[in-house]
Amino acid sequence: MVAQVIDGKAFAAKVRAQVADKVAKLKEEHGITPGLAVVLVGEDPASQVYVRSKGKQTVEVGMNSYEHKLDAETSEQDLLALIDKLNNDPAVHGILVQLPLPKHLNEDLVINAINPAKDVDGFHISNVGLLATGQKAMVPCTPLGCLMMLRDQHGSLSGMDAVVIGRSNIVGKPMAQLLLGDSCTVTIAHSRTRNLPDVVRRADIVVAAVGRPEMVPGDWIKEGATVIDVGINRIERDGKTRLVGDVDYASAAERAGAITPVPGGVGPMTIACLLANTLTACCRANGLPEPEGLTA
Ligand SMILES: Nc1nc2c(c(=O)[nH]1)N[C@@H](CN(C=O)c1ccc(C(=O)N[C@@H](CCC(=O)O)C(=O)O)cc1)CN2
Repeated sequence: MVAQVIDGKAFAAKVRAQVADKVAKLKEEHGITPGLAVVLVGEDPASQVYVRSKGKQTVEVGMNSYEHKLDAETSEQDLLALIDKLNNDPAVHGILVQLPLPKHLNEDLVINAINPAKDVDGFHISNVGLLATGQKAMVPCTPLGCLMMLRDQHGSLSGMDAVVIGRSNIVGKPMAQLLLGDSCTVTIAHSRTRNLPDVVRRADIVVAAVGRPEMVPGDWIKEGATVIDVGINRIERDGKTRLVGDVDYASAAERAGAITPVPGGVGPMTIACLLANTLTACCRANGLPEPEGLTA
């Protein structure tokens, strides 16, 4: 079997077009423009690129973008003061603090200072709890993007066997909650999982989110399974820097029914879902119906 390639770039463009359409209606019918504030602390080169893309795409869908770039030495107190200001700014519907933060800042403390209703990353402990208990939450962008692609591929996911490899708070755990919410039978696998190849071979859906280049070989993949590769790993090969996922794409594509590439798979969906979450937060803040098809 040769796998269908799930084009995340094209999918993300469709999501952004849907968001732009709904933002235009919000402005026209209610005079409201959603606003997203992104906070970057320090000069991490990858983070700078992601924050720039977020600002550009926010403006492209018709939303207001507020960028706050702070020194690497910014104190926790100053960062918390900025978050407090954004929490109380009615023009700001979504707040995102780009991760990772410099080592001297306590990530949990900072994230939990964001008003949960504006926490468009879905990382605040209240949103984590709401998602885990099946209540209306802000849902982390990368897992939301994966869920959208899986629903598009299969329609209903009910009863499917899903394995999530990786147990991070940002991807693995929320991904498992979302799949459970769609009535999958879910296994969370990790570095201590026994017989990992056999666990993965049982799965109709494999989500790989471990951050280890090409760790999942094709012979772990059940014939016809859908493979979602969340990994973005920079490696040196043949004297060149290349981006690879957590799945060995070439061998997995020979067995999978469908697979996301790296780059151009899950990655672009992360920012598209951030825009979708900002729109959702804005609708909720104004007591308006949530945008259909853009939430979990
Ligand atoms: N506060 C947050 N911080 C971070 C998040 C997040 O969701 N919230 N996720 C990542 C970084 N990230 C967005 O912030 C992100 C990562 C990757 C991509 C993407 O489109 N990747 C491309 C490849 C890009 C490249 O060449 O490097 C792809 O996969 O095709 C978008 C956003 C950590 N921090």
